[in-house]
Amino acid sequence: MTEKFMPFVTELDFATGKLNPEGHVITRNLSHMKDMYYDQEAVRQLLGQNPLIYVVYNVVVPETAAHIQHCVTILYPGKVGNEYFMTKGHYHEVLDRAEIYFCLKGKGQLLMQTQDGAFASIDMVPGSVAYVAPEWAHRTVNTGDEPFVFFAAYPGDAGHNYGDIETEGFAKLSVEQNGEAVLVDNPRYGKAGK
Ligand SMILES: O=P(O)(O)OC[C@H]1O[C@H](O)[C@H](O)[C@@H](O)[C@@H]1O
Repeated sequence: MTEKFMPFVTELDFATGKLNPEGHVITRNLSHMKDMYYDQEAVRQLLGQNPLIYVVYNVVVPETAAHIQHCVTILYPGKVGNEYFMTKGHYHEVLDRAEIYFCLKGKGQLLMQTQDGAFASIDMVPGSVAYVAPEWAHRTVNTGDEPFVFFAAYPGDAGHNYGDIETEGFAKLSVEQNGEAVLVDNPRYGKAGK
């Protein structure tokens, strides 16, 4: 008989967003994504402090279509210039793989776009369950003043493709204007390698 993959449980601490066991932990400071923010002068000024932007606790399961990857992201509050702290954002390497986000704490935006130029955004508050449909790149932004914590689940074989997002970002930037979070056109979008 082939050996079975055994069911298991991970505990999620609602107060902190941490998983126990922590699993595979990804930590991203400003230095890991310094080219992704629009205001490069603000980046230079902040790099001395090199703030922690987000931490992802990933439950470790095989990276195959049969499994469901799941993780919790803690995205800290803050801004680079007037642009809110955000995740890098990515397409799935296997493009037609969807994802579900469930907001546990704080507030933020989920920005999404497709390779043929469509753009969408969803406001996330505790209880929001967002569906990232297949083929949509996704990035989250913390528009509040406390950690924005969300759970995500997606097919095990999805993978991460940062592609053009690494150099030109998303179609819109999420920025603070007069105390409000607004989306403005990203001047760098559509320019990579062209
Ligand atoms: O990989 P990033 O774009 O930096 O996003 C950070 C994380 O965000 C979500 O939680 C995804 O489900 C993870 O797969 C991803 O690692």
